[in-house]
Amino acid sequence: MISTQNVHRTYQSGETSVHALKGVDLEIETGEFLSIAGPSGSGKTTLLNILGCIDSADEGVVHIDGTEITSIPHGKLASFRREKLGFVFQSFNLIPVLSAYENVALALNLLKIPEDEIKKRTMALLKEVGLEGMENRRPGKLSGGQQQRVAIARALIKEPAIVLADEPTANLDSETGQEILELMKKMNSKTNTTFIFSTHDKMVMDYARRLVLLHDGYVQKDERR
Ligand SMILES: Nc1ncnc2c1ncn2[C@@H]1O[C@H](COP(=O)(O)OP(=O)(O)OP(=O)(O)O)[C@@H](O)[C@H]1O
Repeated sequence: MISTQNVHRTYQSGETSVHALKGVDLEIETGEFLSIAGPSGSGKTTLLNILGCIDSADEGVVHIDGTEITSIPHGKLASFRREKLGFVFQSFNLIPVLSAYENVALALNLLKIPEDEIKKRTMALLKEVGLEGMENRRPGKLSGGQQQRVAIARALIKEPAIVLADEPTANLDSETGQEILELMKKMNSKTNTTFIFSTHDKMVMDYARRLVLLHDGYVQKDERR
């Protein structure tokens, strides 16, 4: 359902250019729980940004759910992204003045879904991610792990095909990080949403059912467990 063929990306800054991806070929099936791993600078964020339609390849082809993403007209890319993809970030990126409930429900408000359905879906999902009773708290009144739970609910509320998570545990202690990975794994099994997360942490890699190891812009290893 995702395929990349010979994906290259070079960053140009002044006189210097950095060849961040040097021909990445991947086939990712629906429902995979996949980690893109590798040392700092190996190209993980660059690849995730391309899969997330935030950035585009200079060369090569990327298909998501049968659509070649470079063929999507610029004006339609945002709605493609909204419909198909959910995002989780290392620094949670919640809206600080909104409650946990409002942060999650916001994505549905934008889709113009009836109020009672929004409430039902949001409350059920917040319960699912372990935040029952905390719906009215703002991010500042939640721990890092709880904030990441809100972010996972926010990513999943639209029932996207794919959740992309760039270093989702990097700002958490290892025990909380493991709880977040367990939650992602549970939601992956329950919903069959494809999860793709990046990390350079060995413990995080060990949770993946498939490990794609990048090194210096190449896929060095691609193993299923
Ligand atoms: N906007 C940019 N301009 C110039 N070079 C960039 C830019 N973004 C990334 N790079 C370079 O591209 C290479 C790959 O970066 P990328 O952020 O994809 O790696 P990464 O594996 O995610 O690293 P990290 O684990 O440190 O986040 C690095 O050499 C980086 O310095």
